[in-house]
Amino acid sequence: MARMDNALPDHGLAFMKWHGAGNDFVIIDSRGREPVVTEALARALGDRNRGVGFDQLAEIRDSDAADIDLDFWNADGSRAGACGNATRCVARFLFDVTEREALTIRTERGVLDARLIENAVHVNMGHPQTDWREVPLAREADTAHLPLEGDPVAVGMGNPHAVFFVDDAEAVDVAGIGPRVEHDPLFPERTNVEFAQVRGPDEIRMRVWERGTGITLACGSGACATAVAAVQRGLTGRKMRMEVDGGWLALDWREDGVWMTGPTAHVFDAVLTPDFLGAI
Ligand SMILES: N[C@H](CCC[C@H](N)C(=O)O)C(=O)O
Repeated sequence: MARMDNALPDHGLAFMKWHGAGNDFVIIDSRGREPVVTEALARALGDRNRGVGFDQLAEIRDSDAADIDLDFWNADGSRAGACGNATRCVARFLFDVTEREALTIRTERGVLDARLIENAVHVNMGHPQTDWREVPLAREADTAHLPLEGDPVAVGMGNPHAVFFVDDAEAVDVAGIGPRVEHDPLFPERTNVEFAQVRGPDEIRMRVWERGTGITLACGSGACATAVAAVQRGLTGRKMRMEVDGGWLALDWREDGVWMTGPTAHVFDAVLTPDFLGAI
């Protein structure tokens, strides 16, 4: 497949900036070479003052099991097992530079399908995990009703999520509650935190606190987890629109997994200088 000019670190390191419904990504295309992203690089690049800033960093790699492999890092340098909006952006990039209309993308949680249908990118984010060991939780608990104030639902989408249903999403103190839930001992790997207001059987308003990053304008795996939680609670049907701070996502929990679609934007391409890379 065609790729951008992925210059090597000695000469600077090329990257792309993409947005997926306001979720903010740096994407590095490492096909045809050894992977370059380290925890230190992710942390330096993720710092909006020292580096570039992003919600997640995604590195595209050659794959022996799918069209590409894809790895994700949070702004604090930690790894994320899933990132739905970055997966959509990477799929859009690959659809744009190839003639293809279907791709397979291997992430930490397995091989995901991406399709181009009427110029919209659809990604199957896979089956949700509802067993407490898989989320994971630190001890046995009912994932449909976690023993925490606010009665959240725990859902794994390759990464952990705690979904709170609220009357008014705008009124929630996301910056106050989010980090407390992220670090609750019930979540041994910490958790992403969603606040969902059901507006009708096919519409939800959702705000998010992301593990390792903080408040973001959207979270694709969080949108999938929220849809699953809403269906489990009998609050919506399996197909819905979700308004996040950065726009709208569409979710459809089908037999073969949770499908998601929504907007993507290629914002700019740039190169990290050898000076920046040398100082990491
Ligand atoms: N923005 C991402 C999710 C990031 C989740 C990450 N914060 C984690 O540690 O799991 C998405 O679109 O799915």
